[in-house]
Amino acid sequence: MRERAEALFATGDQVAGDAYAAETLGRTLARRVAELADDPTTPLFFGCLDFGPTTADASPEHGSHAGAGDRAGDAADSRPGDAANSRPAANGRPGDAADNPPGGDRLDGRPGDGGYGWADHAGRRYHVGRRHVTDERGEPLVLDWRAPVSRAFYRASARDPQGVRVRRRFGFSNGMLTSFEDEHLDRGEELGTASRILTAEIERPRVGPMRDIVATIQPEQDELVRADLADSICVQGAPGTGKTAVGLHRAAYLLYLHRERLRRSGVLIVGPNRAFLSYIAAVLPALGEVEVEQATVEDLVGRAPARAVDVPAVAAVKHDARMAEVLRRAVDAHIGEPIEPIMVSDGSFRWRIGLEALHRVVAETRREGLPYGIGRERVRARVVSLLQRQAEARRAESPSDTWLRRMGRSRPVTDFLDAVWPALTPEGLVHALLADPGRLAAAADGLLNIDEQALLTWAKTPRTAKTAKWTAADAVLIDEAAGLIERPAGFGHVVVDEAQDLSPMQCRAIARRSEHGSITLLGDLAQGTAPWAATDWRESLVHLGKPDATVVPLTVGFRVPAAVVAFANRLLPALAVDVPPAESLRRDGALDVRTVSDLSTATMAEVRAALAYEGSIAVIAADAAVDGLRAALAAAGMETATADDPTAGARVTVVPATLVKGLEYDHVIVVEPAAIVAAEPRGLHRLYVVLTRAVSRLSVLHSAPLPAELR
Ligand SMILES: Nc1ncnc2c1ncn2[C@@H]1O[C@H](COP(=O)(O)OP(=O)(O)OP(=O)(O)O)[C@@H](O)[C@H]1O
Repeated sequence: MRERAEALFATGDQVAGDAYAAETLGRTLARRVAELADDPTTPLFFGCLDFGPTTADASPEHGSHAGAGDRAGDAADSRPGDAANSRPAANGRPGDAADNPPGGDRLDGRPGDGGYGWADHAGRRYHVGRRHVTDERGEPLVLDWRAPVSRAFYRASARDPQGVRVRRRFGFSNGMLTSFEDEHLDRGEELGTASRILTAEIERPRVGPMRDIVATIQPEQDELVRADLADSICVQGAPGTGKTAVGLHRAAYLLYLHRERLRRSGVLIVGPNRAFLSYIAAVLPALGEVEVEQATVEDLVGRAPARAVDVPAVAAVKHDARMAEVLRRAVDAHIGEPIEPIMVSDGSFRWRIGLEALHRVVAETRREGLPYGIGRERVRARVVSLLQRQAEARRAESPSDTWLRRMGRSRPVTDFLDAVWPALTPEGLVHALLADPGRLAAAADGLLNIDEQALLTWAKTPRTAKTAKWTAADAVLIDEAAGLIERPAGFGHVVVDEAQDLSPMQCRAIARRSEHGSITLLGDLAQGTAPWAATDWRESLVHLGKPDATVVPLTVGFRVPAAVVAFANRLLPALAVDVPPAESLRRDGALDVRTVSDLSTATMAEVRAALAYEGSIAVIAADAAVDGLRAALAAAGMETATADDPTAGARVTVVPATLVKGLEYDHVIVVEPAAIVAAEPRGLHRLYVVLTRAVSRLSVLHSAPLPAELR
């Protein structure tokens, strides 16, 4: 396949008719060559499925489907002879055959083989890998893990073998197959989480950025990954239960199944900060998906860069859901009543539109509830059409387009618009609101009390919106205003990670971008550290515009060893959230909690000891202590990295507690928990995040007493 693609790429310009076609073809072929490039770290396949001789033998309860020949809804199923798979399109995928599959995947997983079509696979053997591989005749050798038939690799069980006789998993290391494990599902064999290949993958020492988990996705994760594009879901999962992994694999899955649609509308991943985004950045490209936008909420709403900081009380009001209504009223207040008729001349005639007609135009447009800026143009269009009607009546012919345009831009019409529906910019609106207590009072009447209004108004008013020093919270307000004035472009699917920290107003910013698409919301209420952190997913989902999304728990932990989970869980009762407890799959791992007299010296010794093991090492401390620890490590000759560059060579990273959310390290050294707790109002939640970053070993060093909850 690679040779063929390279040969096509080399000769592509000779077959294309014109320069544009040659360029498009060249780009497609170049992408194809890049997609097929060898990845020396992964083998071509990681699994194999042997379907039983007849479905009836392998799975009696589904036998009735065997001869039914009902293949409706299986358009994207990969099977021999299936045009979608055996003669792949240039991109090697089954095109968009599965958009609107009649028997599509559903979260609730229907019984029987409806949509799976495993009856047709009887007696066949398939390898499963990261991408489709076909032989020179176009027959499939390896199926993409996302193809419908590959689902059996993740979901078949002894109880429900889905036609599979034997499932084989391959272990691999640096691209070499190192082991395999067979489950004879037809004989009732099933390893589940006892799989040694799964255990080895979970216990593998971590280095560098996050990796994909395609080879070992678990059934409950797969169900979320393969949820329908139309389904919005919210995943509540304890630390390390694979929420981030599920979100990223779902994005890859949806892009595979709905390639064309999502290429047009786009897929967005929202993460908490730069360090997190660079940690996950390589996962989707490794799965062949390079066209996914990854951003923080600040990036999304960042049309005005933050150049100032709000005090917490002010930020709290600005992030409150009531601000949406305040802004809506503030926009609405700009719409006025016509007070005089429009008189306009076209050089030959004078035209007049009376007050009553103008009132009707404004009232009708108001009723339509359009974004304000679009409403303004609608009013203009209606005024012009009234003029057009008069002109037609007088001249018995339609005026030209030029005439219509000229009238629409004429002084009297523009003056009228500026009076009753003045042009507004989002920045201008927020500036006017924060600068003018009277205007704010009118918009906030009955919503914000006097003290809250006082918090919002500027002490020293910037003269114009352009000179204002906006804060991060102002940017969210400006984004809300932009949503009231313009129609924002949206995405086909949005994955939101660490969603528990989103404020209602930030949720609304994401809702505007996913109004016509679906979302995957990932988070853990126990890890909420923002002042406005969610305590109930239902509320977040309402602000996100998806009140009916299913909330699904993930409760199996793949990262944190059981002993460390038990230690961190001592904090849970103090965190005031109702979350299902998780169970760690990891029985190994070490926890060491020690009182030390000198934190810096002890940290140094601990890092040295950790360097004797394989894997990444993180020193996590209260933000204020980070520079000192970095300097001490440097003075001792130890090279350290920062969290936003996981590809850096150094094995030791010093991470401020506020930046470590979502990240993981093999060996974690937590320095002075009491200082981490004391540094912020939701310090205990922060400490819970910090204590759950360790994959293999956690050392806790303290000179001050531990927080009471941990003792
Ligand atoms: N099915 C799996 N097979 C192998 N490894 C897995 C699996 N699921 C998750 N993991 C691994 O477990 C670790 C934790 O996963 P992930 O970061 O997605 O969890 P999370 O729920 O987002 O955690 P947090 O709440 O801390 O952000 C990662 O190293 C991930 O690769």
